Amino acid sequence: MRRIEIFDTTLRDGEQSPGVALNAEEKLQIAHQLGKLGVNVLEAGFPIASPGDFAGVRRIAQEVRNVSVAALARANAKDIECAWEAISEGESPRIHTFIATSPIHMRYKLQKSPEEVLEQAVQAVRLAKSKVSDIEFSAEDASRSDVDFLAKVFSGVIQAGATVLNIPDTVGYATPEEYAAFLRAIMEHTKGIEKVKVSVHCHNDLGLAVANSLAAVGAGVHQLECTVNGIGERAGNAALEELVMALHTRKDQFKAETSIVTSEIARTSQLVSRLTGMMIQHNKAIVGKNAFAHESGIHQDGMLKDRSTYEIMSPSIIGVDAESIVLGKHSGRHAVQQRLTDLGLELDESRFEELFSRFKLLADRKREVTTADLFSLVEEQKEKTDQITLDYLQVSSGTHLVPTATVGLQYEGQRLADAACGDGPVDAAFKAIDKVLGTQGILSHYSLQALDGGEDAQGEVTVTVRFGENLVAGRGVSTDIIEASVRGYLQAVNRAFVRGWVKICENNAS
Ligand SMILES: CC(=O)SCCNC(=O)CCNC(=O)[C@H](O)C(C)(C)COP(=O)(O)OP(=O)(O)OC[C@H]1O[C@@H](n2cnc3c(N)ncnc32)[C@H](O)[C@@H]1OP(=O)(O)O
Ligand SMILES: CC(C)C(=O)C(=O)O
Repeated sequence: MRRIEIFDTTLRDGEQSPGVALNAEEKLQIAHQLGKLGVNVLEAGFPIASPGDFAGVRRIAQEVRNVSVAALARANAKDIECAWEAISEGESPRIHTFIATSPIHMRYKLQKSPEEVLEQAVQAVRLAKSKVSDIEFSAEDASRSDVDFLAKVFSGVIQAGATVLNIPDTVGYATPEEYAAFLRAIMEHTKGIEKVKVSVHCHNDLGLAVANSLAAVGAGVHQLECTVNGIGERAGNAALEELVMALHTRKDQFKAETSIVTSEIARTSQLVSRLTGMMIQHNKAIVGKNAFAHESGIHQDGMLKDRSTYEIMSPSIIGVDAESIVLGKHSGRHAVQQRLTDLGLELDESRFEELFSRFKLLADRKREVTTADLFSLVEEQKEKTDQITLDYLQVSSGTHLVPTATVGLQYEGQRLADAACGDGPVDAAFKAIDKVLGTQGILSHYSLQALDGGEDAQGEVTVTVRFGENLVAGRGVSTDIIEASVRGYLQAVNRAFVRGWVKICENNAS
């Protein structure tokens, strides 16, 4: 069996998903979970992009051990110095520098000749090598590049000290056989290729990211770049869970394995979905809600006779187990504590007591408190640092009423309130919040889903709100969907406030 390394870029390319902006704390939380998942390399961010990203990458490098932490840098001195400053305290740091090599990108975007690009790539790797030994070089838009030119660039950067060569399908244009043949040609023509690891990074514009990455395994690459839930720029990246489970389930075909702890997959997927606000489609392979659900009679009959009839992998392998203890209003501390421990959610005594009292309040409102509800209770606790909180909410709406909402908020010990009308009760409530705070949010995305099945399920609302030039996401959960919407909107306002994207005018203090 060959060992394939998993390079996770959820915190860099994944964060490039429109509407996603993780703060340093959230990045760190995901990074710790990626460590538990067993990824080999964790690309923590693009430090030059913003002070927040720099801070997030730095904290990850300082705190997350047993995994190589990479930072992205364009092929210039400023980016490379900045990336190095962010990761220098890491246990096993990697500078990842890149430049585009396709005729389209060189001509229109970089406005440089191939010779200039070659020179810039070599200089960048040389500078990075003067800082640290592990250097990854990526040829952006490699799959639309000329083979001979690309091999020349790769030969040059190997000589300059690159240890990993990445051959991305940046725009998701390749098809599996064509990509495998392209990779073989590059490997054949690159001098010194035997000294380095070869990597691929596939985008999903044609829905082929995973197929192309697996074709690359067949062509002999050593590293796969991917993101949890396949999030990322445009249609996203190759999904980590799909790659890992394809290699695992079809060892007979690929003759390759990874170091991923598969039982951490479901938990990681849930965490990334929650913190990014990017929901997982129900029929998503491996981690979708329906991935192990059997609906039709003939399938159920087959499953009852022998699970192998319709199940190619057991849900337990990705960490999804049937719950034998149902948590509800009659549950005590032991049962709740045990479930939290099973879920890897360790809380100290005071945080547990606070969570337990909110658990009881929720259990009064719904029959069963599910795993998703527990994750949500823990998340709410983290958001307790919010500076603007909901005090109360009143809405009136109906077939012959103008929807009206009154919202009371707390900010710096003051109680603020105002009322507004809107197209519907949610719109009215958002307008009331803006009126109270003097903000002007424009809702660019709103989605509502039940946290779990059942008529008493909590509603989970995810919003993306534009404040001026900036997009920010928020998420709220409640048994009342208007309250969930308001909590989601307020989370977005709080995040925008912390980043200095909105200012609060306290006109309505009481
Ligand atoms: C395929 C990928 O996913 S690559 C990663 C993409 N991710 C991101 O872009 C997210 C973070 N990006 C950012 O925050 C900003 O774009 C920054 C901070 C990196 C740069 O911001 P700005 O300096 O304002 O430049 P802007 O983004 O407008 O333009 C990019 C510039 O970088 C140049 N550039 C692009 N790629 C590279 C590269 N690999 N190496 C060197 N220069 C590059 C472009 O030619 C352009 O240069 P120009 O200003 O001389 O025309
Ligand atoms: C920076 C590189 C690896 C990239 O993200 C891409 O080519 O898609």
